Formats: sequence, structure tokens, C-alpha cells
Amino acid sequence: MTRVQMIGVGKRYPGRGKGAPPVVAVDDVSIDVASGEIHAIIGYSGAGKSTLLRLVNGLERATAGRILVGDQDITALPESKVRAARGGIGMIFQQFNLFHSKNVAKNVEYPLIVAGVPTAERTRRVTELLEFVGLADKARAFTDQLSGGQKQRVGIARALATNPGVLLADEATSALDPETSQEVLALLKQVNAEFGITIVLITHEMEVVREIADRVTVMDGGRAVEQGDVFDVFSNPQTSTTRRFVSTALPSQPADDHLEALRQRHRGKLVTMTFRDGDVDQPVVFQTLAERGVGVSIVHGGITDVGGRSFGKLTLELIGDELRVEHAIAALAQETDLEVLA
Ligand SMILES: Nc1ncnc2c1ncn2[C@@H]1O[C@H](COP(=O)(O)OP(=O)(O)OP(=O)(O)O)[C@@H](O)[C@H]1O
Repeated sequence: MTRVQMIGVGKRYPGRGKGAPPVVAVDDVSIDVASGEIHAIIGYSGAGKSTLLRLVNGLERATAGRILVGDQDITALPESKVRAARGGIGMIFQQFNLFHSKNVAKNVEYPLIVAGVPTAERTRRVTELLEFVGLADKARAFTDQLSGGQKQRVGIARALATNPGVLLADEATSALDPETSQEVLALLKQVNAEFGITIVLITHEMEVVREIADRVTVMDGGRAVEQGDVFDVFSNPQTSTTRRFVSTALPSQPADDHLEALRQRHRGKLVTMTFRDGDVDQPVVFQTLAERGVGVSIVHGGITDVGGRSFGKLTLELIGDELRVEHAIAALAQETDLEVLA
């Protein structure tokens, strides 16, 4: 069980070219990842996610702040000790980074050779790992004979070889089709649940965060602009960056152009209601409308699962006499999070 603490972490690269200002890739980022947690770091390209992850496993050195992995201060370790520390930190990559000249078993065995594990123990461990990731029958296959999902399974087996307390995942599912992504995410969940391995993953896909993470940090321009429990951040985003991400993965209000199209087809009053974790009693909503003689059709949105809790936005068309509709809206506004679409 390993906690990962990033405290005021910064990374500046020297500017390219004479007199060019330095590039601040990571700026004063603090993230406290509890042991056994799955923490997602999300951001657009250039936000600083990959740089931050490379600082955590010591591939690059921070220029400010401290990074603790368990009780080891990665930022204070001399270069000669960083490699050994990396044995406790597994990493998987978008492009898998496997050795094409080695078969599957040899790929998984490689970190064990580097760690000086005796042959018999290596063989036992490789067999165990390949069974765990469901590739026992592919031990002798070469990596170019594998599908993307299978390659990432090999990557996961290799990352787990030295029994790390932390697994870092760099866009681990971005190169995979949706179904294969789901399978790999399910395997990561299993890694976390069965071995208690802390997972820090970076992604630009909100769907990945929704699927797997306990907590999330949103990065923008090198900074952590929002952070918290996935449900809280998703259901009540505070920054425009987070709102843009949320709209890609969750039922949202119709965008302006879509709203225009909806209006062509629906002449009644359009309202959007937000449902957070069963806070609204849906039968009561429909009963309130019926009692006031207001008809309703659902024109957009849905309810989905976020971190094991329900969240949704439904856009409704309210149909009927104008005054009745106004009264119904006033009644519902008392009980629910309701917005009338102008
Ligand atoms: N070695 C480097 N030298 C100079 N600048 C760099 C270096 N590595 C990254 N940067 C800059 O740091 C910023 C953050 O890059 P980083 O790759 O960490 O972002 P990211 O969020 O991971 O994006 P992506 O998903 O596209 O990799 C960018 O402006 C990038 O150009």
C-alpha cells in the first residue's frame, strides 16, 4: 500500500533558442493520492500531465517541490538511487513500449532480470503474471502477433513484475478501440482491488475517469485547476475546462446549435433538470406536472453512473396552457435543480 504525495511540484524547461523564456510545464501542483486509490489526472494536450508523471517515477527531475512515493522522497534521491526506486513504481504506456525482438514471456521477465531475481523465481513469476492477465497461451508469441489489447496486457504484466506499490498509466487506453479499452480498464480495476496497488493515470478522456477513478485532478496550463472526488467534480464542475470535459462524458444540456434544432421540433417550454445521486424523486416530478395538467416529453439527456452514484440531466418539453406551465415550473424549482432554457 503506497501513498503518493506531490507537494508544490514544478518543472521548468530551458527555453528553446537564445533568449527564449523557460517553458513552465508543471506549475505548483499538489496532489495527495491515498494508498489504494485510483487517481486520474485529466487535461488537454500540453497541460503538463506526461511531464508530471515522468517526475513521479524519476525519469525527469522536478525543479520545484517534493514528490513522496511511500516514504521515499523521489525528488531528494541521487540519480544513482532513482533506478532502484523505480522498481517500486510500475508504468504502462499508450504505445505499450514492448520489446519487439523478445517474446511475451521475455518482455515480462525483463524487469525481473534487471532486479537480479534468480531464474527459477523469474519463471514462476512470469507464469503467474501471464495467467493473471489472461495471456498464458501467448507466452511464446512475439508482440507483433498480438492485438492492441493483448499488448497492453503484456505491458501491465511487465509493470507488475517487481510487485510495485504504485502503477502509473500514461494514456493506457488511448490507442485502443472502445471495447478493448473497457477490458483494459477492467483489468486495471482488478489490479487495484486484488493487490491494493495505487494507480495514477493520465488521460484526455473523461470516459476513462468516469469508468475507473476514485478521485480526479484537472490540469490546465501546467496547473491543477480542480480536484476532488470524481462524483463531486463531475456533478458540479467549477472551471470551464472541467465543464468542457464533463460535457464529453455525461448527459448535458443541449448545446446552442442543438437547442435551435430542438426548438424547431418542440414548441413547448424547454427546461433542463439535474439529477444528482437520487436527490430528486422522479415520480414526484411527473406527478407534479400531471396534477397541474402539464404534458411532458423528454427531448434530450439521460441518467448515468459516476463513481457508483447516479447523475443525469434531462431536458423536458413542457406542454400546455402557459399559466399552468409557469406554475408547474415554480413548483418544481422548489424541489429540484431546474433551468429554463431561454
Ligand atoms: N523536454 C521538453 N523540453 C521543453 N518543453 C517541454 C519538454 N517536454 C514537455 N515540454 C512542454 O511542456 C508542456 C507540457 O507538456 P506535456 O507533454 O507534459 O503535456 P501533456 O498534458 O502530457 O500533453 P500530451 O498529452 O500532448 O503529451 C508543453 O508546453 C510542452 O511543449
